Amino acid sequence: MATVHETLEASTRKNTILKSHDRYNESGAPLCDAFVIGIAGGSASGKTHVAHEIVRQLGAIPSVVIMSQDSFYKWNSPEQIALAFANEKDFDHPDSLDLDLFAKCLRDLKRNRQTNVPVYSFSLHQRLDETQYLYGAAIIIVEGILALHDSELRNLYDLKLFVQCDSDLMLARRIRRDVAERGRDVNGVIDQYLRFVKPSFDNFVQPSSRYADVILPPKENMEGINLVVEYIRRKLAERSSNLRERMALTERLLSHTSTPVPASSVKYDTSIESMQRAAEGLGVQLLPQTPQVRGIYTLLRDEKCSKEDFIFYADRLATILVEKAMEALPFEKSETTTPVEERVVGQRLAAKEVCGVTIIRWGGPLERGLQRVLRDIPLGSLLIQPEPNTSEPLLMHCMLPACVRERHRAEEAWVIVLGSQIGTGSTAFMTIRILLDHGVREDRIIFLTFLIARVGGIAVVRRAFPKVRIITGAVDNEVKEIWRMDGGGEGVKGQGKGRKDWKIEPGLGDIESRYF
Ligand SMILES: Nc1ncnc2c1ncn2[C@@H]1O[C@H](COP(=O)(O)OP(=O)(O)O)[C@@H](O)[C@H]1O
Ligand SMILES: O=c1ccn([C@@H]2O[C@H](COP(=O)(O)O)[C@@H](O)[C@H]2O)c(=O)[nH]1
Repeated sequence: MATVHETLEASTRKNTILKSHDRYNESGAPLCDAFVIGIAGGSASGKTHVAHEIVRQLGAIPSVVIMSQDSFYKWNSPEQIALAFANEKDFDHPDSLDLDLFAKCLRDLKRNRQTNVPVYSFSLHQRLDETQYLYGAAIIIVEGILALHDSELRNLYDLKLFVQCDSDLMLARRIRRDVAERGRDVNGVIDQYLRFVKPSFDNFVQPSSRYADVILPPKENMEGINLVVEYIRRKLAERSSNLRERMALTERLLSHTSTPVPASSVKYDTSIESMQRAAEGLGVQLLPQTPQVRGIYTLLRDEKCSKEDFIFYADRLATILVEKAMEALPFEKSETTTPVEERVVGQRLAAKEVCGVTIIRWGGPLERGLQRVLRDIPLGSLLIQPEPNTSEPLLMHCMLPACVRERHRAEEAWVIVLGSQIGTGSTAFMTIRILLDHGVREDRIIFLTFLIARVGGIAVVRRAFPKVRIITGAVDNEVKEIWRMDGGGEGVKGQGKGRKDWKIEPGLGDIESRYF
C-alpha cells in the first residue's frame, strides 16, 4: 500500500498553483473574477491531459490552478472503505461527491478569495485530514467526470469543454492508469467499470455533454486545444490592466484625491515641517521626528554609510517603527504576582491573532525589528516581482501565516506588513489587496515602511484603502522613472537589456541591496 506521503503526492498533483498576478483597479476593487473553464468527460477520457495541455500552451500567462473534482469525494466510513476495496462502492454516482463544497471552493477562488480544498487519496479511498490552500488564480481549470452535471458548478464556468472518447479506449487507459498509479488490480478495475463506471457514464456523464461549448476528440485534439487557448488569451487580454503604470502617473491620479497634497517649493525638502505636512495630507502616520530618528536617517541616507552601519541602523529604525505599531494593538488589564508575592495590575496584549507578512527582499530589512519587539510572531512571506515587459507586479509565491490562510481566523487577525519603501505603491497595493481577499479587516492592517514618496502611488493606496494604517519614518519628494539594467544599476533605455523601474528621490537608495 502507498504511504500517506505518496498518496498525498498523487492526489494533489492535479491541484497546482503556478503563479499569480494582479487584476485590480485604482479603487482597490477586483477588476474581474478569475476565468473558469470546466472540463468533463468519462473516466480516463483525457480531461487531465487536456487541462495540462492548456496550461502548457498558455505558457507565460501566470496563475493557473487546476481544480479536480476528485478532491471532493465525500468522507467514507470504515464500512464504505471496506466496500471500496472489494470494488463494491459506487464512486461514479453524483451522491458520492460533496458538490456543495466543490461549488463553494470554486466560488471563493473565482472571486479572488482563498480556499482550502480537501485532499483525497485514491489508494486509501478516503479524504485525508489535510487541506490544500489555493489562492490567486487568474485562470481556474475544473476537471471531473461530473464537472458539467451540476447546475451550480456550470453557472460558475466561463467556458465548458467535453472530452469525447470511445468506451473501449477509456477502459484500456483506465486499467493501465489505475494499476500503475492508484494501487489497483486489473480484475478489480474491470469489475468496478462494468458495475458502476459505465452505467454512470451513460446516465450522467455523457448526457452532460449537451452543456459543452466545445467537444474535444480524445486523441489528436491539439487543434481544438489551440482554439480554446486562443479564446482564453483573447478574454484575458480584454481584462488586463497596467496598474503600476497608472499608479506612477501621479499627477492624473492626484487630481482625483479628496485630500490634496501640498506642493513644496524646495526640490528636496526633507525638513520636519515639510514631512509632517505631507504625511498629514496623505493620511500616513509619521514617526515622531526625534533627534534620534533624524540622526538615523542622516546616517542611512549617506552614500558612504558602510554595510555594517546600514544594517545596524536599519534594524534600530525597524524596531522603532514596530514599537509605534504596537500602539495600535489592543491591550487589556492583567494581574500578576511579583517575586515578592505582591499582586500588581498591569497590561497584556489582547489581540487574539497577530502576525507579520513580509515581502521577500523588500520587507527583509524590517524583519529583525519585528522579531525583536514581538519575539514569537508568526511571519508569512509573499514574493511579488515585476512582470518583465509591463513591470506589473506578479505574485510569484504566497506563504501566508495559518491565521490568514483560514478565513474565519483572518477575520480576527491583526497583520503587520513589512515593505521597505513605497514609491509607485504597486507592491504595497497588491499586498493589501491580497490580505483583504483573505478576509483580513482593512483597519487591522498596519503597514510599516522606512520611506514614502510624497508624489507617487501612495495617494492611490490611501484612496483605495483608507482604513489601513501606514507608518513611516520619512516622507520624501518624488518617484522617478528609470531604466534598470539586467545586470544591476541604472542605464539608458535602448542601450542594453533592462526594464522600466522607479526610484524615490532623494531617497535611501536601493535599501535591499544596501542591507543584504
Ligand atoms: N490525447 C491523448 N493521447 C494519448 N494519451 C492520452 C491522451 N489523453 C489522455 N491520455 C492518457 O490516458 C490516461 C488517462 O488520461 P487522463 O487525462 O488522466 O484522464 P482523465 O483525467 O479524463 O481521467 C493517461 O495515462 C494519459 O496519459
Ligand atoms: O476512491 C475512489 C474514488 C474514485 N474512483 C474512481 O475515479 C474515477 C474518477 O477519476 P478520473 O480521474 O476522472 O478517472 C471515477 O470513475 C471513480 O470510479 C475510485 O476508483 N476510487
